[in-house]
Amino acid sequence: MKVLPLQPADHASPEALQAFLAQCQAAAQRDGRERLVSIGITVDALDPLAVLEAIYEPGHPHFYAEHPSNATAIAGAEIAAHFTAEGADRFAQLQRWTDDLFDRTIAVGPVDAPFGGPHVFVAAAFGDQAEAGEPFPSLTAFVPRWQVARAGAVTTAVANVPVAPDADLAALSERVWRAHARFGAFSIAGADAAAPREPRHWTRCESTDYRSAVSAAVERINAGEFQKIVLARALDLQADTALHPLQVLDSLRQRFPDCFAFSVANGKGQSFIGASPERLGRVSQGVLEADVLAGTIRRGRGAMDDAAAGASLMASEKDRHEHQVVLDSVKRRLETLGLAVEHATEPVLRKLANVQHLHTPVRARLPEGVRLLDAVAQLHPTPAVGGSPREAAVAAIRDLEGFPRGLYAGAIGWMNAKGGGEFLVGIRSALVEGDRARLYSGAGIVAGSEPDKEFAETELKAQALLNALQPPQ
Ligand SMILES: C=C(O[C@H]1C=CC=C(C(=O)O)[C@@H]1O)C(=O)O
Repeated sequence: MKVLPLQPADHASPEALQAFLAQCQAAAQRDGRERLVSIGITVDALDPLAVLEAIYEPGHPHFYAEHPSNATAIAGAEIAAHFTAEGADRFAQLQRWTDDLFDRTIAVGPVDAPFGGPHVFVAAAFGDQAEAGEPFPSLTAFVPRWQVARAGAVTTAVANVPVAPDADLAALSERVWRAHARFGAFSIAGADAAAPREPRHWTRCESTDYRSAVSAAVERINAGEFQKIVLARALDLQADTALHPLQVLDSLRQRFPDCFAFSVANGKGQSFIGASPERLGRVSQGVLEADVLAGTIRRGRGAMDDAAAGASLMASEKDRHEHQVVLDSVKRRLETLGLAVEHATEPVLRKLANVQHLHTPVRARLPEGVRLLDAVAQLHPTPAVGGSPREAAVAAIRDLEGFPRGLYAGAIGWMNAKGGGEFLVGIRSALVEGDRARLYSGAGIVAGSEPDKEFAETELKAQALLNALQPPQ
């Protein structure tokens, strides 16, 4: 990426902007390759989710990811550059596309501020081939036309615009000018805060029998086909009023401040949203961090009961085994890339509003030439959502579960031009469209797993989403 030492705010006139775009167009004309021009500014503090909700259009693709406890949030919508891929090498294809794109990107503004420059947003489904009729391809990536992000006290707004050798510069500069004017002084009206919010009613339908699937999986584990498999349920809800995916997301982020709240919209009315506790991988300044999260128990009724539940999870041989399978696989896969993985010897308890998990954070410095997407391609799907051995378990999931996973348990994240980025695992999630939602909820199955207990665990996980689908009272 070429970064020009211009501060858009210092040359703030439509004429100056058009003159700058003309320079970018001259570069595009010299080699016949379109440029992506990324113009960032620092703006007054904004809540990116409020901005996204204020300008939400079901017909516009968007991406949103927030970690409330870390005070980071990034939103982007509409498309400046777009890519889709299928197949086992989809992350490698994405790497090539991203390299080429950033190679012909010209950026100005606070690119070194957190979330300052252009970002590529990625939604990779659980599987590498989408089934017919699925709302998202196996991998979608895009650079948005506009992006608003917050990191601590700093809010940035970025307008991205493709400049072709024959682009109409007046129209482009007008569009960027309007976007900056809008985000530079964004005003959010009070919406319908006073409107009565009746509880929603819905019909609930589940077309498969989870307990039977668990029993069948345990038999296959006992027969030696695989050691661990993660099986999910899909709960279909039809509400009596339309659901607003970003309002549901607002409830989720408030209830789960320590999780990644996310929304990916395909621009055709379907949004995949959730609050995931699991980071697949984050790279900042050449260091990779990932979460090993597996093994679950309920929260207690009162501090004593909660501590007792946590202690029994820590002591549960079945859950420790389930956790160890994930840790071993994550280490093995990262070691094939030459990473020296560091982690504590014992997991810790990670307490969320509805459940507690066994958690082992891992970190490693990336060797020269190894990048975030290499790690993502190795790690996804970890046995926290797939199974072990990976191939045998993943091959059995579709058949045992009885529905396509789509983005559930997929890899969702963002990347910048400096090699940094972050991917979360798309669990604790739902596909929302109009007045319908499909909720996904899974659990790891190992030898000795009991169908009723696994069912109860998926109920607990799904309940958080069910609560968030109700309007705030
Ligand atoms: C697959 C899910 O959770 C995974 C992540 C953490 C703990 C899990 C467990 O204990 O089974 C699952 O492996 C899900 O929530 O749908």
